[in-house]
Amino acid sequence: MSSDARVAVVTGAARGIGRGIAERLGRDGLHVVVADLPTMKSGIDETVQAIGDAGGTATGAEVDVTSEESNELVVRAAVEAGGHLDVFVANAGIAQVDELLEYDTADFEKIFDVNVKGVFFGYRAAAKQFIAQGGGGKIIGAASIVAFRPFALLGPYSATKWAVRGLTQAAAMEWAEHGITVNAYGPGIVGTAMWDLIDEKLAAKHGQQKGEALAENARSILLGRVSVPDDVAKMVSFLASPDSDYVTGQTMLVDGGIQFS
Ligand SMILES: NC(=O)C1=CN([C@@H]2O[C@H](COP(=O)(O)OP(=O)(O)OC[C@H]3O[C@@H](n4cnc5c(N)ncnc54)[C@H](O)[C@@H]3O)[C@@H](O)[C@H]2O)C=CC1
Ligand SMILES: CC(=O)C(C)=O
Repeated sequence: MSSDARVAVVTGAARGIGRGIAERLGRDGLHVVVADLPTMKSGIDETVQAIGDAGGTATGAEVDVTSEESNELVVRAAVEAGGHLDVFVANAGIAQVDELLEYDTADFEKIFDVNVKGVFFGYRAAAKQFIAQGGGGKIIGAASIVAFRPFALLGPYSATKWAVRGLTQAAAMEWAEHGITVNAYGPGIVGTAMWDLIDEKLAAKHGQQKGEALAENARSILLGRVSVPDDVAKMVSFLASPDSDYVTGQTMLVDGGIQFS
């Protein structure tokens, strides 16, 4: 790694959209800290390997985003690896499909713990480091199209993504004076393990075959295809780059035209 390389943390980077973002930032020349749960060790290693194979540099790290201390340790790992932190992508998230009347309270708390508290702790750990470094820095969070309009049976999940959108706006307001930009990305339907789970659960609820629920939801995509992680990674690459220096507080939809913002 060159000593002046920019350094990024990506949480939930062992697979899916997080892996796509980590690989893209690696190709952009950033040193990437690939962070995920300890149970995702092989996925972390695969992402680190893929970045290395493409000519970039990366370090693996374990994180549970629901712990503030764990987020702070990952930021420390980034600073140890590259001397400073430049970009923090709070990508980790979980989904749960159920009717509001059936929704288990423990599941409700879990989804808010990971998707909202996890993003809050990540944003705060990054901001503290950016301020200690003298300001500047890019904070980027995972929202969703459902931060603009809920999808059926994804009620509490949708509420977490509205919360990320709100937190992103509030953080942008509070930290602009330190030169920190805070934005979120709002994917539509991305073909990852998360949508495999959503499709399976919706199919079980509606007596559908595998893939039918996904196909039904995908009909509203103007550009005619479900997205891949790299579609989202391109937006994150922009938000992580100096090209986005005059953009803050935004949730950028990357949904193939399902929803106009
Ligand atoms: N797949 C989709 O269609 C969409 C996904 N999103 C959001 O994008 C983000 C990534 O989604 P996908 O890649 O599809 O999901 P995924 O389920 O494939 O990957 C999520 C990653 O987050 C990690 N993770 C979960 N809990 C964690 C925790 N407590 N600490 C650290 N890491 C944790 C998982 O281990 C996994 O590697 C999520 O925030 C999701 O809500 C938003 C809109 C659409
Ligand atoms: C998983 C997710 O956010 C959607 C909209 O599918």
